[in-house]
Amino acid sequence: MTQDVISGGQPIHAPDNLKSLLQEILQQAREITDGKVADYIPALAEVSPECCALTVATLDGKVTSVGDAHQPFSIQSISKIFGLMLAMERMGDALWQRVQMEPSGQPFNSIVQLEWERGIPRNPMINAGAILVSDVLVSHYSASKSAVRSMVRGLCNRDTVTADPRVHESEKNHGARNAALAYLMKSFGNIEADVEEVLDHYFWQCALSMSTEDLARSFAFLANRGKCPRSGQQITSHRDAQRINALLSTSGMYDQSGQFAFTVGLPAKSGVGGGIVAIVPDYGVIAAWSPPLNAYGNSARSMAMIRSLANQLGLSVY
Ligand SMILES: NC(=O)CC[C@H](N)C(=O)O
Repeated sequence: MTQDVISGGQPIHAPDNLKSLLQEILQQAREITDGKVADYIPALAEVSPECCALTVATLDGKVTSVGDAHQPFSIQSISKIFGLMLAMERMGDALWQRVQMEPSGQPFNSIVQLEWERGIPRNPMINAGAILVSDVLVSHYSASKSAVRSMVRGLCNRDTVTADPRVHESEKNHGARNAALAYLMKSFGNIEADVEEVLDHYFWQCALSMSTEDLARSFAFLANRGKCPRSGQQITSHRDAQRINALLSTSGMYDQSGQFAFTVGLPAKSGVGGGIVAIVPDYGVIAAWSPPLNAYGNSARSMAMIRSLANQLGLSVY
């Protein structure tokens, strides 16, 4: 028995035995031994490479999980979506004068392109772009971290979500490259607030700790034309949800975004904590986590799990 749902006009078969399919995919992913856990800060290097989780949250409210799906982990660059949502709301179209919407084709923390392009980051999904977005938040909110925290807690319906203070501190202590990006943008006049304050916000949001279940619930609005399916609240406009999904499709997986679009075909965002969220418009969200990363900084097992599930259920948006 299968239940038909509609995505982009195409019926998708959501199997009743989703849990056993996820279990099978998780087992296969555990056999992948490629990749290396992020070790640029001790707090990330200590996470077990064995951790593995897969969650699917569908728009009818069902959440199906296997593996370590309740264990919070460092969401890192997945937080770039949260920052962007608030910056889009605050600045409207003026935001796109200060950050572009083009794929970078470069590693997430690359500096070279930023100088060529006179301090205007390629997109909000690479570090330079997210630091620019952090500047917008620090400049527009008296308490930018509280604004992000309360939005995230509301989205995932868990009021204990917080940033890990140890990760936050060590990001600051090992943040020379991100500081270089921020100061370079400041030198071009594209950062308004105090650089240290901007970096503090950026590192703090990277240190948010969430599980795959939290993430799958949080981003359901992106699959539902901007509306949270649980609360019925319009989180972003339909147009902004489409725009965020477009940015995730072209830039969410850094310089592997093309390959991800080709082999999976879903808007997605990864973080160096090993998490990946993928949006299936009009269907739901897939969230995966396993710490070992490939050379692009994307989790090898999380990519494999999402690819396998999307291929088996025919979930590509293309
Ligand atoms: N890709 C990522 O998750 C990068 C986040 C990391 N904290 C950094 O700034 O380098």
